[in-house]
Amino acid sequence: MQRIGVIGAGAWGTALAMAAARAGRDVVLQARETEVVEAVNNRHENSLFLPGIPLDPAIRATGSLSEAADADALLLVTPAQHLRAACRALRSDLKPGVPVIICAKGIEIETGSLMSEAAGAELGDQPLAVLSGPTFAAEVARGLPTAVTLAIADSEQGQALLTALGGRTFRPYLSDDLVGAQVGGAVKNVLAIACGIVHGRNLGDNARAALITRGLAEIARLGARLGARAETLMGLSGLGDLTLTCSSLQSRNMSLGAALGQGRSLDDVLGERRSVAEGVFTARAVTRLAADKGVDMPLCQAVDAVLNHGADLDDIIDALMTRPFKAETV
Ligand SMILES: NC(=O)c1ccc[n+]([C@@H]2O[C@H](COP(=O)([O-])OP(=O)(O)OC[C@H]3O[C@@H](n4cnc5c(N)ncnc54)[C@H](O)[C@@H]3O)[C@@H](O)[C@H]2O)c1
Ligand SMILES: O=P(O)(O)OC[C@H](O)CO
Repeated sequence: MQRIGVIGAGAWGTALAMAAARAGRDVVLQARETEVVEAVNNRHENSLFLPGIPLDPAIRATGSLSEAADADALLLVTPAQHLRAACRALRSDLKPGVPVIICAKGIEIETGSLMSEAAGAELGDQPLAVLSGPTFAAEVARGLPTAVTLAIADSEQGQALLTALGGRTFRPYLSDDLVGAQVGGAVKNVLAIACGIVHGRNLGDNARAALITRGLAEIARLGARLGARAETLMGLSGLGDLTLTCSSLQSRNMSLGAALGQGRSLDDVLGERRSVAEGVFTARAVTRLAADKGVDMPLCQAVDAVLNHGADLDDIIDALMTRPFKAETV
């Protein structure tokens, strides 16, 4: 696996291109924005999505999907709600047997599908993998130590991917639980918005710890219903990512929540950002999915009510805290 294609040159696609380049691979990075193609190729910087971080000059950017798809492995790094369309656009360019690694975190609003379900529906027999974990893009791009889960059914292909992408500062752990590797990464973005609200409203560290813990119970309930293994949810892609994203204002989701907690409106906050805050979409998607599957997820539901249904923040917090007392079970 010498040639790696990366679809999507936001912060995360660019950081993963750096990880692959550090591992000695030839990397082609596909960007939608011509200014990103120009900046990566000529100035070795993604000035739009990852400004101020020098990129390996060997990374080649292109606007062409088929050029990037001409690879031994393909990383799919679009925002979650655009992943299906990217798969559709790529379908005719993919060589049979080339693994497609899903790096987006989210649940599709239209269908309630996990990313692997959306990609599988569009790509048929193409082997799919999931890469997820506690990973701020800027830290990976800078070469700070990071560990992730890489889930794939075929262990031989998995081993090849570990070698192709892993290195001294980027350590992938192999799993065969694709569902488990996606549930934590999707739901933690919703919970990070809740933790941001707690931060912005000065509700204290106790409340944040309670949110993380009871949020993990929601992840565990949904994961069990979708067929995830409990140990995956306790790993890097579950507890690991939940802890990271709920503890740092580096997180776009947590910082968005903090702004809401301070009284700003969602439209206002989104209006001044170019980057994606997946939790805004996943809140809606996961609330519907949980209702469909009969899974109790009051924290995610509360975030959805605030973001997407105009609920009053203080009323929602009060409603959560005054629910009937219960046993501490998952
Ligand atoms: N940034 C991180 O630290 C990080 C880490 C791990 C996972 N992720 C996940 O990676 C995915 C991509 O996030 P990011 O941080 O690279 O994005 P970003 O916020 O840095 O950039 C936005 C991306 O969305 C793309 N985009 C905008 N409109 C689009 C459209 N209509 N169709 C297709 N693409 C469109 C842009 O081209 C750009 O690549 C998300 O699911 C995110 O949760 C991000
Ligand atoms: O900045 P966020 O909130 O999108 O989080 C980025 C990564 O998913 C953290 O693992």
